Amino acid sequence: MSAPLAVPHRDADVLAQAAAARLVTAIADAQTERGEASIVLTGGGVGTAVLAALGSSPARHAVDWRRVDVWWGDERFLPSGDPERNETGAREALLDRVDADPARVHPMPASDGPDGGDVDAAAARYAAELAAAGGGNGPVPAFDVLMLGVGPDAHVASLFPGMPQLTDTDPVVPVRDAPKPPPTRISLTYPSLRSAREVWLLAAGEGKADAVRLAFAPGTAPEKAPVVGARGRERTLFLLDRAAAGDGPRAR
Ligand SMILES: O=C1O[C@H](COP(=O)(O)O)[C@@H](O)[C@H](O)[C@H]1O
Repeated sequence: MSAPLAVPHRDADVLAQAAAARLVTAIADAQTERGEASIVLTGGGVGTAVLAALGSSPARHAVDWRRVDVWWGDERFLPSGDPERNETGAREALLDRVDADPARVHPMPASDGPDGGDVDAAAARYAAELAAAGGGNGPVPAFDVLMLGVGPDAHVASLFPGMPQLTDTDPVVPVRDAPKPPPTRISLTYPSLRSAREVWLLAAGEGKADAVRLAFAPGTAPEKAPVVGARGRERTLFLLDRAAAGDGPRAR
């Protein structure tokens, strides 16, 4: 696992633009090296702003979207098209504006999907889809870039402080009673997050400064601040604005 590095930006808008540029470059590099790219999206304020920045930039045409697999790190278990679903925001901000191959866009199941309101079955279905894409090389494919928003409580994906999913080793888990609405969700677990080459943690605003401080404080337990457990195999970046960076996080 890689040690985290902090990359502060002047403000949230510059952060979104810079992360969008980083994302399109990472996709282009992956396609050059391996012929295709695999990315994992997040919801949340900054996560969606990054996708919107890319979706409205001419740079989005620099990659072949037909050769990009798109996954999600977590999802709110709501009906398809619900504005609170991370998928809905990602489609509006980016995926509807590029030539993505529908067969390579892999949203987590919705509560009106094939399993109805059965969140356990829905999580199992996503795990099976990931395993199939992994082609026998592991429970999940080798993600190139996995983005995660960071909550004010230091949660990432739908892994919340003190919740049992933090120690779960299944690749995908159902979440009930999440402290942030909606209570029912689906999330990748640490082993899946850590299988990514690069993990990018996105945070903007003063409200995230405590979470970022905890993330770089030696000895912080993942049970207290789940963000500390999200690490990339090759690189872990905290993409921050100045307000979230607080008095300046250091490499841990
Ligand atoms: O509920 C969620 O929250 C986080 C962070 O959201 P933010 O608006 O505080 O940035 C998000 O990353 C996650 O995907 C989402 O389901």
